[in-house]
Amino acid sequence: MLAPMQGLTNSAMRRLVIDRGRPEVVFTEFLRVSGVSRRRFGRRDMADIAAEQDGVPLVVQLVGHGVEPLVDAALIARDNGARHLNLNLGCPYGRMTTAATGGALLQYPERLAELLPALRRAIAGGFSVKLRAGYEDPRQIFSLLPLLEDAGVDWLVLHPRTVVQKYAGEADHRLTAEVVARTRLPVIANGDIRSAAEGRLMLERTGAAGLMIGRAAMADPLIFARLRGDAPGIPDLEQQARDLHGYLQGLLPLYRERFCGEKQVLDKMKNVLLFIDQPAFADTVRRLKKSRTIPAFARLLEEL
Ligand SMILES: Cc1cc2nc3c(=O)[nH]c(=O)nc-3n(C[C@H](O)[C@H](O)[C@H](O)COP(=O)(O)O)c2cc1C
Repeated sequence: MLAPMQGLTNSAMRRLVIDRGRPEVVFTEFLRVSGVSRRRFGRRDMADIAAEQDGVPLVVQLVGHGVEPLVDAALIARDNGARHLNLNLGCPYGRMTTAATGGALLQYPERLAELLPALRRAIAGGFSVKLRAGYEDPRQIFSLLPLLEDAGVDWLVLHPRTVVQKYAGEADHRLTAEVVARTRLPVIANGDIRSAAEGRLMLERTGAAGLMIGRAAMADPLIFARLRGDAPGIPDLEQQARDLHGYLQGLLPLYRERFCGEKQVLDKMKNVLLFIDQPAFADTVRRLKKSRTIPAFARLLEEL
C-alpha cells in the first residue's frame, strides 16, 4: 500500500505511483475534518473523496476530533463515493496534537471507545485505523487492541514508533510481530521499509497481512512492482538512472497540470527530491534543487 503523506501523495502523485509501481491500495493525504464548519471538508479535499483511483482502491483518511464532526465527515465521504475510510491515530505534529487529533488521541482511550464504534456505525464499507504503537509507551498498543476489535475495525496499519518519538530511532517491528500474534485483525506493517528485499523480510518476520510504504515510495515508486517481482529487485546503476529519469519525467507534466505557476510546480518537484538519496545521483539532485525554471529543471533531468 502507498502510505498517506501530507504534501506529497496528492492525486497526481498517486496517479504516477499507480502507473509505475501499481500498489494494491493507495491512501489520500489526511483530510482534516473541521469541528466548526458543517461542510466538514475543505473544497480541495472534497475532490479527493472517491472509492478508487485509476482502478486501485483508494482509502480516504480522516484526521480530526469529536464524535459528531468525524461521524458527519464519514457520512459526507460515503455520500460522495468513498468506500474505504481510515482514521489517523498517528500524526505527531503541531496543531494535530494540541487539539488532541491524530496521534494525540491515543492519550484518551476513553474517547476512542466512544468514537470508534460510532464511526463503525456510520461507515458502510471498510474501516481501518493507522496508528503508532503508543503515545509515550510503545506497549500501549496491546491495551488498545481489544478496543479496536470490539469496535469492529476491519484492519489496522501499525507504525511501531511512539507519537512522542516522532521519526527518531528505528521502527521496532518486533512489536509488529507481537501485535500480529495477539490480534485477529489483519495488521499492515509500516515504517522504515527501504527496499523490496526489506519488505519481503518484514512480511516473513512479522507475519503481517501486508505492507505500507511511504518515504521509500517517494524515492522509488517502482518499489511496489519490485516487491511483486515485476521489476528488478536490485537494478544496476544504469537502470536506476533510467528509473529515476522515468519517474521525474513522468511526474513533471502531472504536476504542471495540477499545480499553479512555475514556482509552485518547482517547489513540489523539489519536495520529492528530498527523498532521493542514492549517492550516485546526489550531484544531479543537488543541481535540480537549485533550478529556477521548469525548462532548466527539465534539461537537467536529461542528464540522468
Ligand atoms: C512528509 C510526511 C507526511 C505524512 N503525512 C501523513 C498523513 O497525512 N497521514 C498519515 O497517517 N501519516 C502520514 N505520514 C506518515 C507516513 O504515512 C508513514 O507512516 C511514515 O512515514 C512511516 O513510513 P515510511 O518509513 O515508509 O515512510 C507522513 C509522513 C511524512 C514523512
